[in-house]
Amino acid sequence: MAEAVLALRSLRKRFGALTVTDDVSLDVAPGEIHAIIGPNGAGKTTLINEISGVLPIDSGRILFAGRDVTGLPLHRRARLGLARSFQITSIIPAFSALENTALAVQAGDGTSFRFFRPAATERRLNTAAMAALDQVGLAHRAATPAGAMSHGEKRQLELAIALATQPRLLLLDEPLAGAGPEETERLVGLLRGLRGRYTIVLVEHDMQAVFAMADRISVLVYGRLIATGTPDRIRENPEVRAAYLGEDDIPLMASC
Ligand SMILES: Nc1ncnc2c1ncn2[C@@H]1O[C@H](COP(=O)(O)OP(=O)(O)OP(=O)(O)O)[C@@H](O)[C@H]1O
Repeated sequence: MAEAVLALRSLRKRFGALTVTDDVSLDVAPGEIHAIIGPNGAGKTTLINEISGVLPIDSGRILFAGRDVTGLPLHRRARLGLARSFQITSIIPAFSALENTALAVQAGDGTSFRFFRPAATERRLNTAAMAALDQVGLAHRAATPAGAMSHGEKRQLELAIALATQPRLLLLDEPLAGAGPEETERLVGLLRGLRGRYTIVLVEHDMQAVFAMADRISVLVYGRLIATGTPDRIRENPEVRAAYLGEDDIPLMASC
């Protein structure tokens, strides 16, 4: 495997008596879509929070783009290219899709927010924002106020906002949550299209979608990583199947 973009080494975290991250080690390769799955309460969101820097770990190391970022706060990790897609709440409804995305480009630049920008800056920001919108299939909606968009389009816009910062790694927590079947299909197609160009780590409950789009899947159970591998390998792993026993997900996994 090429040098990992993200390497987790023996991460541990407890909430009181509860071990939520139990000796988790994982390498994420450049350009892969890496899904983290696991039953409810397995510690998936906690792990994403640890990677992005929202939550401190008790012990272990987090290496990102060859640097030890374990002790770095969220904004420092973000500056190194670790982007987390924020929920729709971070979208400004009165701003157009283009304006929302241009703001993210500007934030990624490290330049401070200004209402009035020089024309050349404006052009540069808008060009980069249009490119990000185009990547998520929203170029034709650039002038539409975000508040007037459908739920699925807002999800696409969120993704454009995250991509606008040119991240080295994109963390997505349940990118398909709340999306209907058609929107899900569109978003899965979109994420698949980003494969190879972006490195993505995502947590998602929709097993069918995960098995359709992930290059590799890691399975977390009670904070412990029980398996990492290609969708085919994960599907046939007895320990994984046992962990999902009694849940609706198992027939889905078998039929994928
Ligand atoms: N701040 C906290 N303090 C105490 N316990 C917490 C805290 N955050 C999460 N937990 C507990 O840690 C465990 C893991 O939670 P987490 O949300 O990471 O799981 P998850 O796999 O993302 O779950 P789900 O699939 O239901 O979203 C759960 O038992 C949860 O109740």
